[in-house]
Amino acid sequence: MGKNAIEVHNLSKEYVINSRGENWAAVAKNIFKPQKSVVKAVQSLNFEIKSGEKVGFIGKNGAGKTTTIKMLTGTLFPSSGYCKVNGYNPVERTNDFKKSISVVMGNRSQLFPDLTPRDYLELLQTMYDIPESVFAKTVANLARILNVTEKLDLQTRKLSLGERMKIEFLAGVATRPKVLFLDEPTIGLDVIAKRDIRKFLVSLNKEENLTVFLTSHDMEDIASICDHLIIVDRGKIIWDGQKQELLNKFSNNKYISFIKSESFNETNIKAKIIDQDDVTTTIKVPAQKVDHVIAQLAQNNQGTDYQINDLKLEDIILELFAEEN
Ligand SMILES: Nc1ncnc2c1ncn2[C@@H]1O[C@H](COP(=O)(O)OP(=O)(O)OP(=O)(O)O)[C@@H](O)[C@H]1O
Repeated sequence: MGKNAIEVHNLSKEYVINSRGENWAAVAKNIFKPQKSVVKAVQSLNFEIKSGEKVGFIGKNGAGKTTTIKMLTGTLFPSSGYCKVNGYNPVERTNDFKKSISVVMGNRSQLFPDLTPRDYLELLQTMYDIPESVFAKTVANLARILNVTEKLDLQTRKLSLGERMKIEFLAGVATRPKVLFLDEPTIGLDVIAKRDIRKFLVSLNKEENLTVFLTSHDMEDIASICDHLIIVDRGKIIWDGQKQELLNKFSNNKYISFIKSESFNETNIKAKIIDQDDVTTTIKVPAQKVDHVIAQLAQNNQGTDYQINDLKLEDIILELFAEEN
């Protein structure tokens, strides 16, 4: 820890799109006189990430996460503002910059389907000019940890999704990047593959001080990997801080879930209802009032089978979005 791996200053990205028009007449008119509209995908972001941090970059669909990653990795020009990654300006795409980062995207493979993973890795070794013996040792070690040693010589198209993702990870870190960008890396994977990849990332971060910048809709990914969270909503940051700080901020509240009785009446519930279906209700109450609230609900014959739960990271993030709206 210490120096900044990533610095982002007033970073914005607007996409200009041609409006199609709502009916045929409008579409025809647009052919001759195109109507433009602007999507403000990322709006004046400012944040810093220290070297060796594991950052969760969280937001709903369309919040601007991929757009931000593309600007940080130099594949997209900002509309205004700038960023620095490992001290480089990404848009200059210098070789030193490219060697200092890796990107793994869950929905886009960087492997060649007809090559074996080993062929692809050899290609990387040549491109990155890494001594053969050093690279072979790194690959053997990473393949062992990820449990894919036997898969290195199979044609990539014959691998399962989970095996292919593990190879993507292996290739991503075998070149020894300082910052690893991950966009939805565990999408579609089973629980065991997810667990292996999470453990792998955490141990690599510890051993090599690798900075991890992760976007994921899977809150288990975020909870088990990240220590620093940046939460975005409609292109703007709504939270930037340590995960523990966020958990502490909401630790004064508990959720009580119960099965509704026949005499259940919503107007009798003197707490915020968080979730409800035909059978159960979940309410949020201050931690020190839990016993009192349950006693009252029971006395008024509102429900049975009371369960008390802490707010999970996912609940807290949903609350943050609700506050924002
Ligand atoms: N090439 C593009 N042209 C026009 N608009 C775009 C383009 N790429 C993204 N957008 C728009 O910019 C906004 C942010 O998109 P972005 O892909 O960055 O979101 P995201 O947070 O990664 O979403 P998701 O979680 O669904 O992947 C969205 O409104 C999207 O429709």
